[in-house]
Amino acid sequence: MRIVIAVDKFAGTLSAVEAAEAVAEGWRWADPGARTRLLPLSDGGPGFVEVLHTALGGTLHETEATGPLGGPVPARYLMSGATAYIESAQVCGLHLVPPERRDPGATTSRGVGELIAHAAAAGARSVVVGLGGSSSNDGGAGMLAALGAEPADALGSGGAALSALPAPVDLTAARTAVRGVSLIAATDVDNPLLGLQGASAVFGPQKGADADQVQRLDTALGAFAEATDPGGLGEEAGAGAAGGLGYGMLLLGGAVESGVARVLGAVGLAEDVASADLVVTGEGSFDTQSLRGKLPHGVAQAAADQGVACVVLAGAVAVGRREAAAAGICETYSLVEAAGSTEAALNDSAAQLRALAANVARRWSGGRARSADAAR
Ligand SMILES: Nc1ncnc2c1ncn2[C@@H]1O[C@H](COP(=O)(O)OP(=O)(O)OP(=O)(O)O)[C@@H](O)[C@H]1O
Ligand SMILES: O=C(O)[C@H](O)CO
Repeated sequence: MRIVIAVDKFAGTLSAVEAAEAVAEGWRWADPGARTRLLPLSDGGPGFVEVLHTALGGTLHETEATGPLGGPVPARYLMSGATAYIESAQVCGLHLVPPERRDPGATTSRGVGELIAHAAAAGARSVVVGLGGSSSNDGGAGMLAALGAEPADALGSGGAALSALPAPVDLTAARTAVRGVSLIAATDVDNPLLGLQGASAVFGPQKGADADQVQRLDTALGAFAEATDPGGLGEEAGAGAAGGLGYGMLLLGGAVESGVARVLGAVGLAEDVASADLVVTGEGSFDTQSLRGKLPHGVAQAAADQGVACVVLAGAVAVGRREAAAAGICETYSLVEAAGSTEAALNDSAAQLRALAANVARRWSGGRARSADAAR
């Protein structure tokens, strides 16, 4: 049996590489004859640069940029020919902010603008920015400030300040800074900037916002949108990715595309799927957000396109059978359910995932399989 294992990270517990290895080890334990192809992937969020570097080669540029809380953080972007690949989560990612300091009103996307400027100075003619896994909710204002937008201090100090900017927004210098560079936002979700499906309402809570702050942040982004664009760019799919960084890039004349499509194209997933009997995908939390363009959704679509069965192995599953089936997914398997509790699933995740994969292998590969318990 040929299995393609195309997984994202399990945020907080396993990198995509660790998750893919755990699934492969468990699978091969139960079905030693299985041929496994490991594809650790990313949807534009954390891991974007590493995955593309593995797939495309090119040169990694090491640098430093402003992090979400204002201090410096290390960052590396990829140059492949004249195209630079930047991972916004490296400089404004949620993983960079300790839980007790999470405040999406204060975190900034400034570092993303610094990396874009760095890549442009290094000769990039095209800059692809992976969007997802962010701690910020500033509509990309920090990124714009770093590229020269005014009033820089107010734009660069987080989403809350956007409700009362001290001066009109002037984007002239920021647009000049990227003139001649084609900008692409590779987004992990297709949400708009504002409203019920917008950045603040859907992703604010995971960044630390309560219901009141979600309202205030949405109002602040609304004010920012009014001050910057009368044309409705905020309604475009993906404008709400990474706390509205998608919107900021649209303001600079950038285009939005699916981060998953970009990554799957670069690794050539379709070719691997064509010769597979089964595709296994997964991530930490398989939920309704996952169906808005995240990695398992894209992988399942690629499998469905070629009539190959696809299953999801996730830390937690909050998608019903019918929704999963509509997305091309035959079965979903939850680590929490298999382990008996969230705590058990979070502790020693690799061993739990190996055991779950072994169990799934037994179901899918019939009599050739060995006992799953021994895979732990
Ligand atoms: N081993 C695990 N067992 C159970 N749940 C897990 C495990 N690892 C991660 N999770 C859950 O998954 C959540 C993270 O979800 P996921 O990995 O899908 O990333 P995400 O938060 O959606 O980020 P992104 O926007 O970058 O995709 C964690 O907060 C946790 O609740
Ligand atoms: O960063 C975020 O806000 C989410 O991953 C959606 O893009």
